[in-house]
Amino acid sequence: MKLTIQDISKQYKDKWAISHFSAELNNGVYGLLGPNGAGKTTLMRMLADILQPTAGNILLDGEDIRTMGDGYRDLLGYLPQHCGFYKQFTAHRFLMYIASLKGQEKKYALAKVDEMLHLVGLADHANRKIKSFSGGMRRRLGIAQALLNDPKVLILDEPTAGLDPKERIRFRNILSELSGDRIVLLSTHIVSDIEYVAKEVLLMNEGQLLKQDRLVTLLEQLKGMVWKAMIDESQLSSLKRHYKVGNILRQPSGIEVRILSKEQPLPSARTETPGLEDLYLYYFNEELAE
Ligand SMILES: Nc1ncnc2c1ncn2[C@@H]1O[C@H](COP(=O)(O)OP(=O)(O)OP(=O)(O)O)[C@@H](O)[C@H]1O
Repeated sequence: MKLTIQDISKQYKDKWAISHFSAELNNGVYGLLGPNGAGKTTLMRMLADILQPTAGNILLDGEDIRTMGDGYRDLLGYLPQHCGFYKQFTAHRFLMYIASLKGQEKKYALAKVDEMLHLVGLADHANRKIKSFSGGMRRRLGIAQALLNDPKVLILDEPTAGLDPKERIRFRNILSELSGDRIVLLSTHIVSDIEYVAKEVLLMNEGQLLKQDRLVTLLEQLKGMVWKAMIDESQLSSLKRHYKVGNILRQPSGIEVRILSKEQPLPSARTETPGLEDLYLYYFNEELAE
């Protein structure tokens, strides 16, 4: 499968939330990373065909998704940022309801709902009302409904929001369990969510695509620019004024800091292997952008 985003723009009144965004996604997991307001939700809603672009087209295997209509929705799984639930429903009833909306036969739906509840670890809670679920459980139920029709295009808007670290690991495992013949695009603020699962990362800001590449390639560019140093409290504010300072770890012997800089920031600083978190700091911080 190939999803082609062809020069799309989206205007809300006087605000261009997306401008001239083009990308091509093939089978595999893609991570969409960007700060608040970058336009991730707007982009995903257009990919889910619930919002029309002001300009541009989205094609699946060369066919415009607008002309595909229901044919596209049959292939699509979408987890919105805020998933509306019928809180009086049990998890099982909710999924059966979504399955019927997706036109599934009851016998098939019963088996599929059962499979999904197991996949997201909610099988033991199938008959509990959604109103008694935690935020993380609701998110997992949202992931289950998006997967019900075995989608070939899966759009997940902040799938791990509200999940605790254990649930996040479970989510990563779910993603890697999904077979490879589908396109998965997930947005997140949490860099570790995509660090291990994404085949490519799309970095976006202010409605535009800054970069799309394999993570290793993006990280290559930061080689020699990520430093670690031990400092004391009095050095911290001056360091922050001159450099982009990432992780700050207070230890009994001093403060361990991660610094992004083209030159060695302190004589004691040693280079570190760049990670996705460094990349995020690099692209979304104006001082460091090239
Ligand atoms: N319905 C709307 N009307 C007007 N402006 C909007 C609307 N929806 C979004 N915007 C604006 O468009 C821009 C992109 O918003 P969007 O929600 O797509 O970003 P985002 O990257 O998903 O952010 P977040 O991570 O905070 O959800 C923001 O400036 C936002 O304020």
